Amino acid sequence: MEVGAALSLQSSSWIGPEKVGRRCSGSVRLPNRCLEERRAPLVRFGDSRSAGARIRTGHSELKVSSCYKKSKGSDNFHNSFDEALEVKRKSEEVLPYLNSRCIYLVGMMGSGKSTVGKILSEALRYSFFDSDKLVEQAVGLSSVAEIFKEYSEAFFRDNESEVLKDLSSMRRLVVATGGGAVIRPINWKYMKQGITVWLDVPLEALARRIAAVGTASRPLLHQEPGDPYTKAFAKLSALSEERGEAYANADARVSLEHIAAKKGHGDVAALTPTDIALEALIKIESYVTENASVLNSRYIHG
Ligand SMILES: Nc1ncnc2c1ncn2[C@@H]1O[C@H](COP(=O)(O)OP(=O)(O)OP(=O)(O)O)[C@@H](O)[C@H]1O
Ligand SMILES: O=C(O)C1=C[C@@H](O)[C@@H](O)[C@H](O)C1
Repeated sequence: MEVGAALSLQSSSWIGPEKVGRRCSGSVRLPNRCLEERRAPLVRFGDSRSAGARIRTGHSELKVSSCYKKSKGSDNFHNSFDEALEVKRKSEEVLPYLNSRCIYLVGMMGSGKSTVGKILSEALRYSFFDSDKLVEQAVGLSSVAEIFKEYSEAFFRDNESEVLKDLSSMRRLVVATGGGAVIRPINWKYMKQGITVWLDVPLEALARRIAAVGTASRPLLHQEPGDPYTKAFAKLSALSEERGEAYANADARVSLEHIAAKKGHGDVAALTPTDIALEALIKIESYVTENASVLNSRYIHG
């Protein structure tokens, strides 16, 4: 059975916090445990009807947990039953055009890739993956911050590319990518196997969100002294300057400023994750309906 087929048997699901395999990429010095894992067999599947099916690829074993756990949190994302229904309706319209292709969400740290991604995965009955979590699980450390500290940013980036490579052969996934995944051209080759969507959030809103939860889990924002908002804003501005063009490679752009203007809000803070998920579906629909031939020629996995 193909990976995509195994995943398609499952209802919308997410990756649990358990460690589900270890990975190290080829171009870095590997601890012994990682070398052993790289000899793992190509594909092995668990019983996808069970709540904890395991999907084994050449590089990592991905554990997919039951969707029922997830809905506990994501219920809070919807402001109203009507909003949730609208997202569901739009998903049903978009699904036939997607042809089981994956959705890759790109955007700066804190742009809502995980939050919006979970809503999309539930509505589309896709599985949800967070690529940062997969790298943590593959390396065997509990946070990206630890990976940066124990190894290096380059080591993290190599493993991130390997994770994206593995995911690129799968179907029916929503993937929240790491904020810096866009900087390596090879990652675009993998992500372009699916539909890439840029969550474009103003820097002030990003810095506000990140300051609210602290910068400890985000190593690139944690280096400078200062209050969390100011240091997050300063570093995000620099990163955004470097990466602006890279995010714009995405097939679809979801601008929170545009959604807020459309809905008559003065501030993007008034938008709910459901508003953003709905706009993402609208943008995905436009993209897939207008670019059917491009998509067909791009998809190499058949
Ligand atoms: N629309 C929103 N309005 C307000 N807060 C939000 C919104 N979407 C997400 N958040 C909050 O912003 C923070 C970052 O969200 P999330 O983890 O989804 O972003 P991310 O893009 O996956 O981040 P990272 O790439 O750093 O992992 C979380 O605390 C989340 O609750
Ligand atoms: O923007 C970035 O470069 C990063 C974003 C996070 O998601 C992590 O992938 C890591 O902290 C690097």
